[in-house]
Amino acid sequence: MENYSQTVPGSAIGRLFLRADPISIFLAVVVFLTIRFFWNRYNSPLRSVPGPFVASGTRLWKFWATISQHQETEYIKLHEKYGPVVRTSPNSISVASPFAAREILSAGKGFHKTDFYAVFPPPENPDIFTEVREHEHARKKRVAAVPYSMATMQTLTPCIENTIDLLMQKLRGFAEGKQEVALDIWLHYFAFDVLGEVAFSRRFGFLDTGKDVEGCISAINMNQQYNAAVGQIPQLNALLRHNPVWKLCQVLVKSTQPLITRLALDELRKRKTGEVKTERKDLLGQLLRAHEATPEKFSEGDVFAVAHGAIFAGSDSTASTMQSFLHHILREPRIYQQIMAEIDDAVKAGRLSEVVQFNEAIQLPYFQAALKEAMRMRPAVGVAMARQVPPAGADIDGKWYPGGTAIDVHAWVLHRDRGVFGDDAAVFRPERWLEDADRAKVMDRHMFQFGGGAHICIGRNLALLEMNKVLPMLLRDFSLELVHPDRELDFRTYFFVVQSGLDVKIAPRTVV
Ligand code: HEM
Repeated sequence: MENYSQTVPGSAIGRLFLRADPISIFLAVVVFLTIRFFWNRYNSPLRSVPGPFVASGTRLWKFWATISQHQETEYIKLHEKYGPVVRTSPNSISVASPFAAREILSAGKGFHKTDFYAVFPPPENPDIFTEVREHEHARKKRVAAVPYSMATMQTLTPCIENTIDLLMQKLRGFAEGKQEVALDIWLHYFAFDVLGEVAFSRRFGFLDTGKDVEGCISAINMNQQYNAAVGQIPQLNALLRHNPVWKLCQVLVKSTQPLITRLALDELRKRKTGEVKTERKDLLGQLLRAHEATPEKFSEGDVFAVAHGAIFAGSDSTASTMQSFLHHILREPRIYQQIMAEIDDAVKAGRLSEVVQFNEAIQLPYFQAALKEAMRMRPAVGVAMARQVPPAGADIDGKWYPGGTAIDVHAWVLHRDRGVFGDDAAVFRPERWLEDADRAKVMDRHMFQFGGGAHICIGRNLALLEMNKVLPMLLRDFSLELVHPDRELDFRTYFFVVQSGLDVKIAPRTVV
């Protein structure tokens, strides 16, 4: 945790305050902040670590990089300019080495989450992602691991398939009318509705209405941006979200709870009152059963927090990954044609069912390579994962750092490491995964799109299941062409990388 308690001797400043006129107060503040800045910069074991000047004395550089909505690009530029280890704030460094990152994220090494995560709501009832007390996190994750396992997720395929069916119907409508489609938006709606089905057996209605119902997705994005930016200076949260005036405004302005929370509470109530049977095999049902089996280990509050938190952690992330994949393959005809040839061959050989199964999709090596490459180039989490050095200190990338030093590991930086991914690491090239099996294993071990160690993404099975069903079906059943092949996707990092501009011409397609 960063140490903000360092103060400077202030008798001179005190005397200025005693004069109490506005100019003296202003001067006193300037003097205080300047001394504090240089104190932070030099009175630190990190003083010899290179980095932006502003970052050495305040957390403002990190805050600015995050509110710029392009923290990922700022971190990449930072490492290009200053090298593999960079000071990003008075008490934090960013490391570019995937080997070091693997060590830092590994379970049992004692690098715990920083107070960055404590800003993410709800503070009174943290879910698996927002829980910063490691023992509490481990308790919750142990129980939730079964409902989130691949075996359980496989039993939820009907929920995913219902939603795929609806997406396909909508797209068929556009394809028959030969319309252009903002595919980024439909994938976003799809990812949210899948989570509604998987978590609560209820769709939120994004696909049905073709709308961001109640502005729910936009509100989540704004919230995520707040969390990611204020998380860089968590003390600000007390002045902002936890400020009583802010809270009062929230109560006065918003008469209703957000759609997702409302729906989650409603489902929980129905299951408790017996209006809906808890035997339902959705995530909420599984978590409720876990609670009933061991209420002392997993409270009802945990059930709600974990099921509700899944929507926030799992929707934008999966949508972003699917958008990146499609954009990358559609803008390179060579890659698109190769994927299509692989899918068509599989269809002709009877290796792809009408509703594509996970086990079938993972037998498409080029498709798999392209999906992995999309997650390498554009990991869906666009901000650094933040951990702190254990109290005894640790050696990182050949240098010793004292306990409490905060470490940023940024997947966008790590995935561009040339030593691991090759000299063309900055290029989207699926072939890199197919050229040399040993090399591919090393690359795989150093991918961080799902984080790592004790905090590895618990929803990755669901995300992979969902993507491996819907993407091959989309490609098989529709011919897709970018409306603006030369345009980059417009992307912004709130916490997840939120993308727009995946406009496609869509037409029906049959494999003969
Ligand atoms: C392609 C889709 C996804 C990506 C790229 C992704 C990425 C990540 C990453 C990078 C982390 C670690 C964050 C950190 O340590 O700061 C994480 C954690 C987490 N993810 Fe995902 N995620 C995805 C889908 C999902 C889904 C579908 C769910 C739930 C249904 C989910 C739930 C979670 C939870 C609860 C955590 C916290 C885990 C912990 O701290 O133990 N994610 N995810």
